[in-house]
Amino acid sequence: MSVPAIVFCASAPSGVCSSPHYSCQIGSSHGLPDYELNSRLPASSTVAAASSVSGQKPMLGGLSCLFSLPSIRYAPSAATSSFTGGDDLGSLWHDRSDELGSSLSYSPYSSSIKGRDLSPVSVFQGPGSCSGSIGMAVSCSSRSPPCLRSSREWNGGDLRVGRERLFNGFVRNASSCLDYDSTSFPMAGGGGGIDVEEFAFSVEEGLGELGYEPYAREFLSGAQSRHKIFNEEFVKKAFYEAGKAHRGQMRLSGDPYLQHCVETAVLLANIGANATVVAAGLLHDTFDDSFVTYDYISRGFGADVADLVEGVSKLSHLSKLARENNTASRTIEADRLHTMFLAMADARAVLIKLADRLHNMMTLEALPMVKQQRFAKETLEIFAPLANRLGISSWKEKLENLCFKHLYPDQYKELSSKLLRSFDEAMIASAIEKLDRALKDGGVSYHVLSGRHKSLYSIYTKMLKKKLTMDEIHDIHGLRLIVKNEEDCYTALDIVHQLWPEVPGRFKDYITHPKFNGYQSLHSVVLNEDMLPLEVQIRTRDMHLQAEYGFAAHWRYKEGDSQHSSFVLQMVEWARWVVSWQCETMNIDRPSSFGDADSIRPPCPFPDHSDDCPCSYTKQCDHKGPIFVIMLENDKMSVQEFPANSTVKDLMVRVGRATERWPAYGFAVKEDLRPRLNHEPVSDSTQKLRMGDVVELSPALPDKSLTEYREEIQRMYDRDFTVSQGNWRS
Ligand SMILES: Nc1nc2c(ncn2[C@@H]2O[C@H](COP(=O)(O)OP(=O)(O)OP(=O)(O)O)[C@@H](O)[C@H]2O)c(=O)[nH]1
Ligand SMILES: Nc1ncnc2c1ncn2[C@@H]1O[C@H](COP(=O)(O)OP(=O)(O)OP(=O)(O)O)[C@@H](O)[C@H]1O
Repeated sequence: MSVPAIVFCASAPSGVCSSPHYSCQIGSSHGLPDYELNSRLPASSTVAAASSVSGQKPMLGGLSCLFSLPSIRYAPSAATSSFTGGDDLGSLWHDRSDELGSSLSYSPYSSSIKGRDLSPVSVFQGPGSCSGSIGMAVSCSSRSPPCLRSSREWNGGDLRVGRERLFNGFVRNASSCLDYDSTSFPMAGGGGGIDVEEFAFSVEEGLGELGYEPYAREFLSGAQSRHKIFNEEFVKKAFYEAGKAHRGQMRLSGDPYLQHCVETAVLLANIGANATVVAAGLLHDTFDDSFVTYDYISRGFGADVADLVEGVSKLSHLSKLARENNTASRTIEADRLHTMFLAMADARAVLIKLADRLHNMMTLEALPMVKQQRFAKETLEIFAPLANRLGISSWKEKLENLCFKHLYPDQYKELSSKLLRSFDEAMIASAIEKLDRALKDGGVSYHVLSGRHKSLYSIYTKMLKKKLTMDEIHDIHGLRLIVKNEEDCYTALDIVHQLWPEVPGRFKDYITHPKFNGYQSLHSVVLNEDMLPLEVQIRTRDMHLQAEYGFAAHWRYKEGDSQHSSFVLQMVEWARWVVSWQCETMNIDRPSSFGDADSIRPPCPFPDHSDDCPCSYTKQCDHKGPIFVIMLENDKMSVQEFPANSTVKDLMVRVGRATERWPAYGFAVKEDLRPRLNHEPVSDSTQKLRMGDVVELSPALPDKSLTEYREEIQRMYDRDFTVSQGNWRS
């Protein structure tokens, strides 16, 4: 059966999400979520160690069978039975992800999955040059982010061919009637655009194909009731494709896998992501968990969606590597990983990965305790900081609170029971209303008046850091007012102090005396009617932009002492800018806010950053480094930093492998003996390294063993020589 044609709404607005969405409700902000429990396990693939070691040139044949060096191999095929097990069963190379459930268990009707390509996916395919792939309108221009690349430039051809081959071998003729022949989608017209005329997709028909999956219709209508974007044809089509790709796959909890895809997409929709991102969210696991190919998605949904799905896949693989190696527990490497994740993928792919992780964290309970902890640790070290860097504070808080719950359950329980009594959402709402009225009466107009209560984890870390009790934290409830000019800041402050009494000693005038990083704002702590402290921050729009996107950006303030290179700053600011323009409601996910949130966005509308924009950090595409590279040596992973334009040889020199043996055999030796770059044996030592590359090294032999091996080989050689001489003589 071929895939039905699709109609894409010509007018389907990208990124439409009209109603402001206050998604950060009591449960999430409190850190007292009421989450459903489920989980999944990802596919497995195997890592086989192959071995050999180099010695003297003539001996290589003998050596390769004597010693063993790790070199990753892929199981040529994997039947359904190999999909069971924990995430650790997933191959080091393949477990895409979040993998909260590394076992995809298949229901009896999962006839569609007969086998599976266990090839490494895109993260191991070498990147190409910097060519922006953010959004449709952005290419490698002066406005492009420092290190974005089109995934089409990654030499991923082999993988795709491999997948297609496998697919052809198994699925096309399989009884499931699934057909992922890429020709069954009409080619997207005009260089990746979509030829609207050619597609005619009926969701009824699509659901008909999923008909025997009774939950599909329910999931779709559930998503539609939560966000209108799920009524768009493009998104419905993605839903249908995701359903088809994951047909029969279940999570550990027993829930259909499709549910995870839908929940991931709903999270994205709720922060105002557009149809492209939501569709990619629905499809985010299809490359890794089914026979769906890049080309297939590209033809059906455009290269933009396919690139995003591929980007998520890359991030998943790196995350898996980092998790297994506990890499991010080392501060420097964690910092490099944050930078690398943002630099190697479109910021929207990071967004999807974050949504994927957030839903997996919400459903962590189905995993064994030890895995819960491992995921929570990695999430706290990598993903929450990424959400922070991207400025998605509601996700950051949810992720942190969930990690807190799993990593420090006792402290979590204690603090959350105390906070249950003190969190007061209604108090914030009524304070906002009261101040709004008073400002109007006082003739002060403003851009935005918002409120938040501090998250559980943020309170916990502040107590630890500043050695305070909970009662000594004064900003558990806070208001922020953004006014038109500096004078209004002081007028508004007077109004605040007329409404509520000041807590002595808590007023700070960072306008007259800015912080060393340029941060400006007025801060005051007041006591409300119930004598609860309320922190009020008052600033102008420019001060706010500086505090969100500029040198004094909140993410930097939160990261504390980290010294960021200008490259990191540029990259993060670019990513935040992309996300803030792509996600319409992201900045409105406060329990309550008044005013016009659009007015406090970065001033230039995406993607046209003006050169003189004070928030523009990204001026050029071909940044001068640094580059972060994953190095795998003796099964250990590290994240190495190199200057721009470094080569494989530079890496070998750094790790002490560029001995005289190296130039001797160059790279003309057996493939198994060469270092591998993105899984391919390196044949040219001057090959440039790029952000996110993965370099595998065969282990160096300890000197002593090397001497022994050489002696052994020499003996073998002498013996052979004697025998052959003898034979010859005889
Ligand atoms: N974006 C940004 N926000 C800041 C910065 N410094 C302070 N803030 C905000 O201002 C709040 C209070 O900062 P301060 O008044 O300096 O307070 P403090 O001395 O750190 O101690 P507390 O009042 O106990 O929080 C913080 O919780 C932040 O929300 C900064 O450099 N950048
Ligand atoms: N008084 C406030 N009113 C509104 N939003 C605030 C207020 N204070 C902080 N925020 C925002 O709330 C979010 C969460 O901040 P969080 O409470 O974790 O840290 P913080 O209060 O800014 O810093 P710290 O914990 O060091 O005091 C951030 O986006 C921050 O900008």
